Amino acid sequence: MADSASAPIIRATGLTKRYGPHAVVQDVSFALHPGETLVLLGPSGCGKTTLLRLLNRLVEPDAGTVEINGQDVRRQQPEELRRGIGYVIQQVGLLPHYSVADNVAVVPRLLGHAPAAIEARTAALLRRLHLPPEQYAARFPHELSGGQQQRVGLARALAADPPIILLDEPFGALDPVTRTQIRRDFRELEELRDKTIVLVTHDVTEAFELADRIMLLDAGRVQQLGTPRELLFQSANDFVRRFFAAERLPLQLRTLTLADVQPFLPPGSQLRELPAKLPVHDALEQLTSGPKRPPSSAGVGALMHAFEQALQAEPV
Ligand SMILES: Nc1ncnc2c1ncn2[C@@H]1O[C@H](COP(=O)(O)OP(=O)(O)OP(=O)(O)O)[C@@H](O)[C@H]1O
Repeated sequence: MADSASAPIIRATGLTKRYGPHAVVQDVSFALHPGETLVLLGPSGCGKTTLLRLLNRLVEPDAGTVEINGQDVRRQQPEELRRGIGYVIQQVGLLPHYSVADNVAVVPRLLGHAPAAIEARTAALLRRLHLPPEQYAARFPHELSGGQQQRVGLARALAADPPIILLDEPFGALDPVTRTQIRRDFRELEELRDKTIVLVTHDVTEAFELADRIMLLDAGRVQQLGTPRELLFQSANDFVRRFFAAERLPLQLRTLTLADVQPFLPPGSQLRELPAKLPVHDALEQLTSGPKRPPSSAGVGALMHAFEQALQAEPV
């Protein structure tokens, strides 16, 4: 979670990038506080990847600045800068002739960490990512599934414990079931808890599940920057409204929580016993299939009724 009282860890000001006559990123500014997760969302070609790569100098801007911890990134050597910023891409980019353990250890070795510490950290990370090191550490990337390779990519980005992680469609190549699972693991990963994360996706559900704030882009311009709730219920313009129109109901179910619907629940409802910050979507899942399933299914009707009323109370 973000600590908004602290100084921004990343500040972008007036970032612009042109390729030929086209400005693919246009005058983008934002500030991220330590621990915040920003999701860059938008249609294909809107400039998400370019914006992400401007942050670690894989792309240089035509105008504007990026500051990390108050320091202009142009004052740092790109290689040095990148060692302090984890980077995960959809194509994973594992080194094919390195074992899983050696892939994970690349940056800590460059940084001169002690071999025993590297070994312990690698094993711990693989274990956390459901890749028991006894079984996977010595394998080569081609001996892994796509989802396993993406987990190794994530372990590699976390290995040197950088405070900032940039992720470009990290779950892009996966089937929907694996994608949902890996996303759940990702949310629960302790190693990511204090990180400042910028994640690119074109998947609206993914954005709503993972973001503290979402930046919705179109043709290189910021259409809206805000919390998932603000984008959904206080859309800045028609583009934003249209972008979420097709998935409005599932997004509302993910955005409103039991705390929002509580005033509209019947007195004594068992739903009051569930955590108040649980999204309505997750509460419904628990009512219909979860391990903590209450004895009565009448809860579904009461929950949907309360959800409907809570929606009407939201500003649109
Ligand atoms: N090196 C480059 N040279 C010329 N044009 C480029 C270059 N890199 C990106 N572009 C163009 O810039 C625009 C934005 O590309 P970018 O990859 O940032 O978009 P994106 O939102 O990440 O797209 P996607 O979701 O399809 O990956 C596109 O029109 C792309 O063709």
